[in-house]
Amino acid sequence: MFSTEFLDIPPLTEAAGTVRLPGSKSISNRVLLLAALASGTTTVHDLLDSDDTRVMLTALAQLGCRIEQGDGTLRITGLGGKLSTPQAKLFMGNAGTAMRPLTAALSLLGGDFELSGVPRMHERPIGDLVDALTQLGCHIDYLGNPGYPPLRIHPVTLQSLHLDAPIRVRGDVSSQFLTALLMALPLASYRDITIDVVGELISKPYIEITLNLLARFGIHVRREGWQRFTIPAGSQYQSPGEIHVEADASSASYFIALGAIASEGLRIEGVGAESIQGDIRFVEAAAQMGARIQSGPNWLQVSRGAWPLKAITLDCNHIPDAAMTLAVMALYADGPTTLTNIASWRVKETDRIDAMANELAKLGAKVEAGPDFIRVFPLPADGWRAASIKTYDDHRVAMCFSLAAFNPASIPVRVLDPHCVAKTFPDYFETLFSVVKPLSVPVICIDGPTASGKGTLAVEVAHELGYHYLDSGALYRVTGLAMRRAGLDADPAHETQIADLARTLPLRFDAGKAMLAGEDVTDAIRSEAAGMDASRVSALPAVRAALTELQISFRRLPGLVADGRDMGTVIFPDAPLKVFLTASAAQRAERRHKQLISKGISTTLDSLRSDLEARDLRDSSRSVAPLKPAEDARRLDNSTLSIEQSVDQVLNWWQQAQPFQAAPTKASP
Ligand SMILES: Nc1ncnc2c1ncn2[C@@H]1O[C@H](COP(=O)(O)OP(=O)(O)O)[C@@H](O)[C@H]1O
Ligand SMILES: Nc1ccn([C@H]2C[C@H](O)[C@@H](COP(=O)(O)OP(=O)(O)O)O2)c(=O)n1
Repeated sequence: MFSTEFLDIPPLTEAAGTVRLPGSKSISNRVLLLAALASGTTTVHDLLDSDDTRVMLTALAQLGCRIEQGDGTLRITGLGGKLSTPQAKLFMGNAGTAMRPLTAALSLLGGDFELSGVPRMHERPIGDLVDALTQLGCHIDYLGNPGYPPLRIHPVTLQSLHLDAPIRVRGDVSSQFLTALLMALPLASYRDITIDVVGELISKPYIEITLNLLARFGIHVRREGWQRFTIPAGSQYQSPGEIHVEADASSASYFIALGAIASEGLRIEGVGAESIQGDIRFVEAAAQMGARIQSGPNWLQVSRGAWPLKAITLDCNHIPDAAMTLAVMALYADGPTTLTNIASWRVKETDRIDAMANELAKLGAKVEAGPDFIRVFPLPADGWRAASIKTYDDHRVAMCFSLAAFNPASIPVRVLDPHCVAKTFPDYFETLFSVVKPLSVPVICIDGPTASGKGTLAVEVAHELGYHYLDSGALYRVTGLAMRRAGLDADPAHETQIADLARTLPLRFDAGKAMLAGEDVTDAIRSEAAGMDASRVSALPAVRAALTELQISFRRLPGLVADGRDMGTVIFPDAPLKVFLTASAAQRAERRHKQLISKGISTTLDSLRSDLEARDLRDSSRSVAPLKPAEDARRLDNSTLSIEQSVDQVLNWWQQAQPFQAAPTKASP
């Protein structure tokens, strides 16, 4: 997951391959609650691991459910309708799929609870659900604004509930209110319980998911149209033992769109034609826009059909979440696309109509929006603008705007706060990057003499940008170590043998550690002797050639920061930013001295200084790829700069090279 302040997505051109999607959020959280209410133990397969499911799991554990993590499974032992902890303060984050059903279930379970969330959750209405529950005889107080969380739930007895008359609930604000009642009321079904929906029920497919899952847990609700639902007397939750969570059909929408925009064939696994999720009908909308889609029981295969995409006008009531993806696809269409009946967007993680309209406009698009619709006009190639997309703590805004990176103007897209995807799809960007082809992957090269601070700077810059990191010196150091262990010397006579060793190094970098054939050699390669050996092997042309491909393979989306001697001159000559980092020899010797002493390696300042001068001389005077600044390198002498100042300077240079207007996240020195 990217925890950076922003993520720059380079211009993308094509998509191909296979993606496996994480479990559905809606199914995951329903299954968790149903398993918690049931008696018996439920083993859940393919559960989504995300912010919203974690919120639910934490709450259920607080209520006394036993939860055990298995290998790719989770086992929950339910409460069987009885609370073991009758009092708790539960934090719901921004998870509507936890807040609403838990409010209903806890109101009937007979305990004393406080339910709160993040500030946005306290702006998301819950009054209609609370009204329905109050009508029933439940006792709930608002702790903040009436109609909104946080809430206080007081205990009531099931016998005191008024179950004789139908319970009326509004269906036109959020279908989650009805879902919440449907999942809670079986707890009180000592007689038939009828729920009447007031107003037109929105998001009906989500109710179908609820009914489908209730049936899996032994509750067979009778339905009269979409207006009346009856829970039969004597209904009792029973664990199905095992249950599999389908992949998220809403998450599939980004990849279906990706296939429609840029693929000759993209395979999506985990969800398909037999899905119980309403958002699977996004495939029909995408097909209407021109996508070619084939499907099987749990897979989809999508490729580009019509191009440009075909503009559509669509009532999106049946696919409220996935429909956001259509709004970005509309940028690539042949006319204005109008999405109607989407008033529910206004009460989601953010006001999604406003959010989409604002951010699409930043890209240059003409957008019209009203209380319950949005109309998006396509963008001509010369109309695209570089934009920093605000994501409003809304995972779907972040995910759907990644599709703007296919713009014909080849402009990168900056997504602010990309970690908001953690709500439903923590590895969304990694998954996207695994199947797309960029026009080019940005590289920042940091070259310079030993102990100038290249590694420290490069790691930090990579961290700030969410980029990969290549410590090219480590490759030479490991080669030097392998040479020693093979009893070879760094001379031309052994050049071919050492080059063979380098080409086949069983080397892996794992969480900052260098692992050679499974052995942690991180410390072994950091001694000055190892540095000297590295310098010697690196002067052998065949060794350098043997390591070239490996170094280039580090250039992966979303970008790379590479440190060494010849990153800017030889390995990545097209890098958009090259930094040649220096510091006085005295400073460098002192820094290295401190560094080695702190690692418990004893050494003297004098020997270090003479070693580093000898190494600099060898590195800069060798015939192949000598240490020298690339012609287009920016020089940075950090003798008098702190690490933070050096990092800020490089980030500042990087920002200057970007088309985005947003200021860099850190102030320049
Ligand atoms: N700008 C700086 N100011 C002070 N110390 C620094 C600076 N940059 C790096 N250092 C310190 O110098 C030491 C050597 O840095 P390192 O990144 O290992 O250098 P290199 O990769 O160039 O050999 C480290 O202990 C690091 O913390
Ligand atoms: N791109 C590179 C990186 C390192 N080398 C060689 C030359 C260096 O003296 C050794 C060790 O490099 P490393 O970057 O680990 O050394 P320092 O941390 O700067 O002391 O490897 C190289 O020739 N080309």
